[in-house]
Amino acid sequence: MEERRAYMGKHIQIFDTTLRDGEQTPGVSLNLQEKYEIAKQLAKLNVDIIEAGFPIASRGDFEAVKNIAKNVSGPVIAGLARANKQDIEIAWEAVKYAERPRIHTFIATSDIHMKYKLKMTRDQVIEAAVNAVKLAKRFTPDVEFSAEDASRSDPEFLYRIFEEAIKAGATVINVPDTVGYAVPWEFGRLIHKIRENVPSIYKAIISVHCHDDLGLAVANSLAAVENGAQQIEVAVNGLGERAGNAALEEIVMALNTRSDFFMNPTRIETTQIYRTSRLVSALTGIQVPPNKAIVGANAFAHESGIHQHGVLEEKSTYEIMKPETIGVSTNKLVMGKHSGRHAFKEKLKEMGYNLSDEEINKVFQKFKDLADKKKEISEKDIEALVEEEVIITPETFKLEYLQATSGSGVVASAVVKLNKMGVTIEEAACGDGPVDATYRAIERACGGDFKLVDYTIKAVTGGKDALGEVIVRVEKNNKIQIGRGVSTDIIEASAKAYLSAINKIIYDDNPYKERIDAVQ
Ligand SMILES: CC(=O)SCCNC(=O)CCNC(=O)[C@H](O)C(C)(C)COP(=O)(O)OP(=O)(O)OC[C@H]1O[C@@H](n2cnc3c(N)ncnc32)[C@H](O)[C@@H]1OP(=O)(O)O
Ligand SMILES: CC(C)C(=O)C(=O)O
Repeated sequence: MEERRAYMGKHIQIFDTTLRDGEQTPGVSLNLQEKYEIAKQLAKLNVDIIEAGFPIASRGDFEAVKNIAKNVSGPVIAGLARANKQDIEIAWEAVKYAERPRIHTFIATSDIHMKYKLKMTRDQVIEAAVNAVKLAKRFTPDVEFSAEDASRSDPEFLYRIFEEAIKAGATVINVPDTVGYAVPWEFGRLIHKIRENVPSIYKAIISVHCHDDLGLAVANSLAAVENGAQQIEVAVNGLGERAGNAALEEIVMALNTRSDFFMNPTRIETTQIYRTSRLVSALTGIQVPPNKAIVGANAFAHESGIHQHGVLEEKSTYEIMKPETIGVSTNKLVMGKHSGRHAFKEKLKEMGYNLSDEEINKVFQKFKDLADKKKEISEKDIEALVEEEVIITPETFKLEYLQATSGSGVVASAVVKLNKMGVTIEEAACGDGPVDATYRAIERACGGDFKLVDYTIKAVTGGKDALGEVIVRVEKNNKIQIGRGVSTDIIEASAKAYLSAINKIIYDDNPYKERIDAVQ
């Protein structure tokens, strides 16, 4: 209790690493535009820090971080760098455009990592850390130092390196549980001991970065908060290397819901949580499991009679959070074929979307098309339409026409017409089912060597007339892109998803893409 009182009133900083560690999720690769869309949404969510990427990793990552630093205001924009000159200089070149740039430099401190990976002695690691922090400090006052694999490091060595890093100018000291090995009591104690044994710790903020290998990332982060950590590194939907990072939504809602226990609030605009989760899922292609805490489809669903009875009498019997708090609206304003532009605009506003008139018009048109096919349009349908319209991928090929036929004892066939910058290309193919036939016809029309590596389909809502959402992964020359398509017709949704991935591949291969991005 004494511990907690000491930190009362200070807000917990949310450091979002969806665009860096989150992108390390196997199978995830985001392009410049997608990273920008996510960063803008993270700014609406009001995270304190966006770790926008690892600029040395690739030209694409460098450009994406630079673009976010230039165009996203509000949060601190951080770039990751190993403890060496080139990484730090390049990270600075990318983040320097931000209102408040941060360089985040790291080096491993566990004996295992130092001996086998870095092949450096303890003294050499301290020297590299100090030099890195000093160099970063020449560029920006905001420097974070991470001791990779801290939870498996010798604590005495950890105290020493943290003290040296703070003396060199680090303003944030990050304690990663890199391999998700710690358990909450142990991790909380480690944070407590760091506060006790690092004499200059009062000059820096203690941060934690927990991985979920044992399913303890959130519990460990909260144990750290209990012991004085003031910054938590998280990723939306718990994305990240291997089993992922502490999930932003779980950390924020644990601190928010149990504010009687955790006295430090966050500055997160919780009503943007659900939308952020949807956007990240749509762009990364990583679906949120239905039973996922906070943002899963079942998170606020009550299936059994006793629970339903309780909730009908008094919601708090079985609900510890209100769905509206995370931006899931329970408003029953029915939208359908006869709804007009005003009501639609109002609905979008009520759902928390802040779209331009041009975007509203585009989504309204799609809404009307859908209303012709579907009696009642739910908020989930509207979400799917907004995501499709607002997430822009430069389109080389547009679907103009599709006809697919199939049946038992019949060879499936498909005819597609694609529009390539004003020119119509028509192709037909047979296949093993209508989706396969459609994909073969599309491949012929696009003329590329594309390989479908993954295909998933789900219904956005229930019912026969539900929108189907298809997510595909398509590979060309060892590069994978994710495509997404929605339609009441699942063959059309499949075609749209395939084409969106192909368009991204073509865009990614385009030597002039930086100019295209600059114009957009
Ligand atoms: C715990 C984390 O999540 S850390 C972030 C991990 N993320 C990534 O690795 C994604 C991006 N990575 C990449 O694109 C590449 O690994 C790069 C560009 C960073 C480096 O690529 P390469 O130069 O080909 O090196 P490679 O990845 O094979 O090996 C890493 C090198 O960095 C060194 N290294 C690793 N961490 C650090 C560090 N924190 N500080 C200094 N050097 C380091 C390794 O010892 C190794 O050095 P060596 O080449 O002299 O043997
Ligand atoms: C770079 C550091 C913070 C990291 O990602 C880890 O240790 O997991």
